[in-house]
Amino acid sequence: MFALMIIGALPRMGKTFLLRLLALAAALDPSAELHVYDLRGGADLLPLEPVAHRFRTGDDTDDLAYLKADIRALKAEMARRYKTIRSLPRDVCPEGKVTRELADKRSLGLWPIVVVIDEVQVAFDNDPELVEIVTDLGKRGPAAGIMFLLATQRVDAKSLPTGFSSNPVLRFCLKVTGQTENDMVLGTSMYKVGIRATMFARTDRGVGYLAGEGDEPVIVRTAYLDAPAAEAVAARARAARLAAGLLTGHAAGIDPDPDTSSASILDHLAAVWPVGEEKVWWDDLAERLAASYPGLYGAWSGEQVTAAVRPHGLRSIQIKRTVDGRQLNRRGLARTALAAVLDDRTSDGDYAWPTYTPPPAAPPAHDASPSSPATPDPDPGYQ
Ligand SMILES: Nc1ncnc2c1ncn2[C@@H]1O[C@H](COP(=O)(O)OP(=O)(O)OP(=O)(O)O)[C@@H](O)[C@H]1O
Repeated sequence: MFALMIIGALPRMGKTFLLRLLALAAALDPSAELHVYDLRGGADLLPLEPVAHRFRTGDDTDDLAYLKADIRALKAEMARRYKTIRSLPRDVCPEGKVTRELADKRSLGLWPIVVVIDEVQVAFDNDPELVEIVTDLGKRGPAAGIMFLLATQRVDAKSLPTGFSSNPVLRFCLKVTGQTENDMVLGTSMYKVGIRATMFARTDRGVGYLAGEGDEPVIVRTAYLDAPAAEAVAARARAARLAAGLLTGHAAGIDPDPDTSSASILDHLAAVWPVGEEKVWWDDLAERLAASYPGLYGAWSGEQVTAAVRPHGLRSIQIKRTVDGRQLNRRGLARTALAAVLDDRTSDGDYAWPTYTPPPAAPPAHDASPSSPATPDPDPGYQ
């Protein structure tokens, strides 16, 4: 379960069918959050749309922007998860990794995230930042419960970055034509030792070498599931999610606004800063960020916002407020401090503070989006 998987083959050998099969298996676990991308823009992954938290098919600029915003958000999510993991007592999390038991403790926010990308080379071409983030997520994501299933029909160093190969990984290679492609999918020297996916015939659809499961690579045939069967499985998975209150994101009609600008969290804080307020609690800022940029800050806590801005020199201050007649004293940020950092960043020392635009209406009440921020502590007290 906690593994990166790469699938490579010539076209029409059964890559997409296998991706669909694996994604459907994940979909039947209502706690697994699915992010599904078919960059070829075909119809084979459409049955997954009713259960996918994030979903796109196609390779238009906005499809790629949506994917990138999602991948950036997953990078932040991985950081949040590692922080959570580190905060757990050793007897609960002895190996510093997500386990099935930890994934099932909903309040920890460590449920499985399964990212499926078909024809991944389309996203990687000319986007070194995406390659870097996905490589990092491929390496460190599985231990944090974030798993990638990547398929490509163009097997080369650009579509399967070398960073992947040094890590524990499931590899599935359907028919390929040469030694280089064979070894890129299955691992170095596999061809030399006789593990050759070149020997398969073009009629061997769904048949390939699977490495990473057991000591030696084995030849397996994937279970064949046609589109109507895939739709039936997805319908069952959707019903299970609805029943568990876990239909989220795209499947629940809530999608992120892709944020492809180079704006940083500082610009985003300025954009969501409540008009007329001089000091704001971190938790309120986290809530506002999540509402305005769900794809980037959907699951962030006040503590994460604090940690993210600390490298910019922003420090917490104590802010007293009276709420329902009670005096509350929590940590937050002063507008002047944020303004000073933003001013410093501009050439003329005068940052153009954006006008606050309220986010779109709140999601329907039945949605239990795992991205929604956890109920804040009465007084988190972080620095
Ligand atoms: N396990 C299987 N058993 C028998 N036939 C299969 C199996 N898996 C896939 N096929 C057949 O192979 C055909 C091609 O599969 P698929 O679309 O997954 O290939 P692909 O490698 O993703 O192709 P492309 O690169 O063009 O997207 C399918 O139409 C399907 O009929």
